Formats: sequence, structure tokens, C-alpha cells
Amino acid sequence: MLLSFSPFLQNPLSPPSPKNPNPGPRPPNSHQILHLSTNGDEPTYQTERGLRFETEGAFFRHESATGRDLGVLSASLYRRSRQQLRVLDAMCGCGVRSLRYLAEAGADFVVANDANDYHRRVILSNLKSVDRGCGESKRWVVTHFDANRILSECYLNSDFYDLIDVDSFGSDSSFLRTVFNAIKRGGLLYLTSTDGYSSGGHRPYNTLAAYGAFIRPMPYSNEVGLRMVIGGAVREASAQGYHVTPLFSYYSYHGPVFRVMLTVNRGTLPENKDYGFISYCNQCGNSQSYSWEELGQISCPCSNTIGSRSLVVSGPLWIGPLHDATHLTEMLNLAEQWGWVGNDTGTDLEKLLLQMLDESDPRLPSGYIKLDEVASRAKINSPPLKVMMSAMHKEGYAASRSHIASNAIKTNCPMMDCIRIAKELQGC
Ligand SMILES: C[S@@+](CC[C@H](N)C(=O)[O-])C[C@H]1O[C@@H](n2cnc3c(N)ncnc32)[C@H](O)[C@@H]1O
Repeated sequence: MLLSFSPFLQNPLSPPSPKNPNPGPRPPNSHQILHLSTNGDEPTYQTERGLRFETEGAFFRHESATGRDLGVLSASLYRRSRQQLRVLDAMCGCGVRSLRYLAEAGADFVVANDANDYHRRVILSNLKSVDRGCGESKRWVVTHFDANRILSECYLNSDFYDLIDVDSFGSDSSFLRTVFNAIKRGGLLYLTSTDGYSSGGHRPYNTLAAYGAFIRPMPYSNEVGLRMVIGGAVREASAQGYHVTPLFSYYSYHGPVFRVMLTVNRGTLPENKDYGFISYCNQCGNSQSYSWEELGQISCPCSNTIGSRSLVVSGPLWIGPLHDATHLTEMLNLAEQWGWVGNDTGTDLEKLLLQMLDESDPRLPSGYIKLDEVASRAKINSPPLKVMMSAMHKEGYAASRSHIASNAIKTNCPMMDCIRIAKELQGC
């Protein structure tokens, strides 16, 4: 049951006023016990981009630093263009993102929320560090609500956010019902899913039940995973009178993790032409995208039709661009300005952003072609990626690396021509 706050109580999310320094009533389901280190150990500290914070007992993964970097870059660009940034970090763990949105993106106000109030001491300690120990700040508040509840409260209190970060365990889909009503027009939604199993297409009916999309095994299932996350947001946004546009989409094999940054705007799109289906033909290796209107025409150049076992179809999912090239360029410029290019979080951010920019070429279709698959179909050794790409470019095809798979090419070159080019390169 959804509990709403009494109108006589302060909205738990509003910053404390000088008259009422208390950030709000404690949630009915939480308690005041602060769990300090029980074994007498010193708190464990981590450092990310020069910021020091505690993680004791809370969920924290160093491997997610790149995802946090990308989020902070987008948030900072938003802050610069809109002159304001109110963030709801709906599942903050130890509060590292909240800390980074405050310290690096210049957020004006952050709600650091995590259902688990066991983390309270750690989150408070981390956020206090942003004010250099000056005590409770007007710039942030720590809460311990279920994410769906806090998102619903935002709507009921007309308390809207410029950026909502949903960093859930597993699928993000159970938070999509409530999240749109808590976002400002033109605001940002940063979604994360760690459900790599569903995008693999091994249990399509389970995926259909959970996501409303029927997903079959395809060689580029990790890109399908990103398209599933965006597609879920497209569907739910549309049902609630909004539409979303991806700014960037990021897959990391640490997890695996699927992250997408979306802008949310009011109004459904009349056609939703980027929400459709992808087919993959196991016989010839070609993929194609289809709108809803084209559903009855699904077939393959090798004359496989939908009834055949080897032609599989996944969807509905996002079949449009994974990134906004202008936004990526701005992120790259900002990363350079901040001295963030280089390898200090384990991922070369410059290389990643450049790869994502290459992937933004509008001529490139959904999916990618793995060179192992080309080699196996051509019955030759796997061709070198750079040589293969350059040969494709010479023939006028669009071709780019994929940030998702190191030995794969995103291209509009049909598999038949990939095989021919690979053979020619090896003198076959
Ligand atoms: C993946 S972790 C978040 C990590 C954090 N954002 C970071 O970058 O380090 C997920 C967090 O969500 C919290 N959580 C799980 N279910 C939740 C829910 N329904 N509402 C709010 N928080 C939830 C967990 O306690 C956990 O700390």
C-alpha cells in the first residue's frame, strides 16, 4: 500500500529550512539505530576521481566507476545549459553517485535514497565530506524509502527532478511506472539493468512476461540488452504521455551492466518509428530492422521467411540510434577539460567516448558482426579488425568498432560481402 505523508508534515524531500533544520520525518518503516563498525575496524575508504568516501557494508563496485563518470559528465552538461540540477539518486548504495553529482556536476540539490537504512551512517559521512565537514547541508538529504514510494511521493508533492538515477539490482523495469512522473520536462533519466540473462534470448517467454519483449538468441545480444532497456522506457513513457531519447548507451561486461541516459519530454510520439523489431537469420547471418507496419513482411535476402527455424525475430525494442553524437562530443570535450581522459578508472574514457561517437554514424544499422562469425562462415582465420574495416570503407560501406564487443564491427555491409572481403584479404 502506498503511504502518503500528512500535509502537515514537511515534505521529506525538501531541503531543511533554517527554521526547521530537520530534513523531514523518518519513514515509518525505518529505525534510528545507526550501525557503526561492529568489529572495531577502521572504515574502509575508496577513492574515485580524487574523491574519498567510505563504503563499509554498502554495495560498491569499483568497476562501475566508468558508468558514474558518464553520468556525471551528462549531469554537468545539463547543469551548465539549464543553470540548475536537482538529482534524485534513487538507489544510492554508499552514496558515491550523490557525492559525485554534488562535487563534480555542481548539483544544487541531491536526494540520496537507499531502501536499506543500514547504510545511513556511511552515506551521511560521505555527503558531509562534500561540505568539508560543515555539518548538515541544504544541498542534500538522505532518505530510506523504497524507490517506487519516493518516486510516487515526488509526484504527489509536485517535487520534480532534473536527473533521476535508477541503479537497481537486476532489471530496472519495476521502477518505470513511477519514475516518469517525478522527472522535469527535458530532464534526464539514467537507467541501469544488470539482467544479462534476459537479453541472451534463452527464455523468451520469461522475458516477454518481465519486459513485454520477446527476445531470441542473436550474436549481438548485449546490444539487444541496451535496446531492451531503452525499449522498456519508450513503452512506459509513451503509456504515460512522455517520450524518451537516448543520449548515450553503455554496456560493460563487468556484471554485465546495461546503462542508458535518456532525456524525457512531454508528449507521445505519433509514430514511434524507432520502436520495432530486429530479425537475425542464422542461415545467412544478416540482420534487419522492422517497424510495426512491416511486421508481415519479415523475410531475409536468402529467402528465409518468418516461419523458418533459422530466421529469428526479437522485439519490440528500440531500433533507433544508441547515442546522441552532439551530446557525446560535449561529454568528450568536458572529459578532456577535466583531465579525465586516460586510464585511471580501468577504462580509457576517451577511447570509449570516441568509439561511441563512431557508433553514432546514422548509416549504421542495429547490431554488429563478429569477426569470428565471418571467419567461421568463410572457413578462414579471423581477419584483423582494422584491415577489415578499412576494406569495408574502401567499398563505400559504413563500418565502426563497437564499444560492446572488441572483435566486432558495426556495419551496413551484408554478411555475404563481409565473407567475400575477408576471403579476398586472405587471398582466397
Ligand atoms: C546497485 S546498488 C547501487 C549502487 C550505487 N548506485 C553505486 O553507484 O555504487 C543498488 C542499491 O539499491 C538498493 N535497493 C534495492 N532495492 C531498492 C528499492 N526497491 N528501493 C530503493 N533502494 C533499493 C540496495 O540497498 C543497494 O544499495
